[in-house]
Amino acid sequence: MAERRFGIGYALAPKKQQSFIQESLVGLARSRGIDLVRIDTQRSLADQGPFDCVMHKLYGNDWKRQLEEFRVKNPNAVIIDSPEAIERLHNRISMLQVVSELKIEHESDTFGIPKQIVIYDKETLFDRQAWEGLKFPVIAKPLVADGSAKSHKMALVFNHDGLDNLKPPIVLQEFVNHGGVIFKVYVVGEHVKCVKRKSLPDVSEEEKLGSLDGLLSFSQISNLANNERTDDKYYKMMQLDDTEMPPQSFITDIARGLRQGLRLNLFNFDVIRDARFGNRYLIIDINYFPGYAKMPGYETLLTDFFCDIMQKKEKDGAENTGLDSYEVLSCDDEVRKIVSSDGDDGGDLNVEEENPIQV
Ligand SMILES: Nc1ncnc2c1ncn2[C@@H]1O[C@H](COP(=O)(O)OP(=O)(O)OP(=O)(O)O)[C@@H](O)[C@H]1O
Ligand SMILES: O=P(O)(O)O[C@H]1[C@H](OP(=O)(O)O)[C@@H](OP(=O)(O)O)[C@@H](O)[C@@H](O)[C@@H]1OP(=O)(O)O
Ligand SMILES: [Mg+2]
Ligand SMILES: [Mg+2]
Repeated sequence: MAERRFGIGYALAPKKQQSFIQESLVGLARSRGIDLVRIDTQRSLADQGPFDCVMHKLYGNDWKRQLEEFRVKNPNAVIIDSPEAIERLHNRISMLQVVSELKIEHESDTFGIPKQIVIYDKETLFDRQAWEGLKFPVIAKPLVADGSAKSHKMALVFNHDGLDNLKPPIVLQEFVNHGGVIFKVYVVGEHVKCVKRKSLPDVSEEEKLGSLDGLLSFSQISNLANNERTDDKYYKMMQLDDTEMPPQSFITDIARGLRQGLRLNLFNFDVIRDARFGNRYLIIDINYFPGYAKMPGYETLLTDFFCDIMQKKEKDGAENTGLDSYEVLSCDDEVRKIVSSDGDDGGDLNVEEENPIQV
């Protein structure tokens, strides 16, 4: 009997496709029975396939309609992930609400989000009352996080003078000193991997008192490549550090809680460790379908995940239960304990260090 193969269609923006769809990933997936097939975004999705699964990162109502049409026509296909669930990450307030709803107990460590307020107009920006409980310095972030270059434009604001340049709607988030290192936790279904990246350096008490300009603008600080370090200000902002990783089981528990709460399979979240406490972690950002190719061994992790979907679909099909079209694979399902090709148990947290910016 011919081997049962599994077709996954992917719909990605050109830049994303270029970084994510590497031959190393396509080849490994193929060797394990999975064919990755590009979806032509110029044609109707419902006319393409057949696909056992559709994986996507595209925006807009037209794309949502296409997915819905496809879902109706292919009720047994799995869509990774639901557009409504993804949209929750497009607003920096709703994005972090799920963190506050998580209930995770850990012996020595705690987690949360930084103090923040949302500002919709200039009037409120200069209204001291709105600011109650929030102290400078703050990071001003666009409220919308829709993947546009604009949505990544941030400013570190040291004092009231810095507020003049801000354009609401924005979120003002307390800047928390964290030793200049950020932890990026990549989630791929039930697989979790944490890496270290350079972040903004701590702000000293002297700087807090206003010796700097009122405001410092930056964008995608943890994403800069060496050849992008052209601005002197960025050099000053960076510092090297041998930071200890957060406890693996703690991070895995948060990742799994977020995955269930968000009903998403493909995302990463940024975590900083509050320098004032040492055992307090703050989640500051969650991104849908992040740059997985930057993660060492991404091919294995992603292929393991594809196999998880395939096995789940086969198993549920055999039991005649069907699959939800928008599937979040259950965390405790034994089927997913696949041992990856390098001998690692794909279900465990892998911790690796990574410093794309060397100063
Ligand atoms: N509350 C905070 N305290 C200290 N540093 C912060 C805080 N919020 C953000 N940062 C720093 O600013 C950077 C950018 O913030 P954030 O991750 O929210 O932006 P983003 O544009 O959504 O990033 P990404 O490229 O990960 O999507 C973080 O990686 C971190 O270095
Ligand atoms: O998906 P895009 O290509 O646009 O970019 C995403 C980028 O991945 P890339 O490495 O592929 O650029 C991610 O980087 P890491 O967190 O993994 O470092 C992160 O910056 C996301 O916020 C971006 O998504 P957006 O917020 O812009 O939708
Ligand atoms: Mg971020
Ligand atoms: Mg982000």
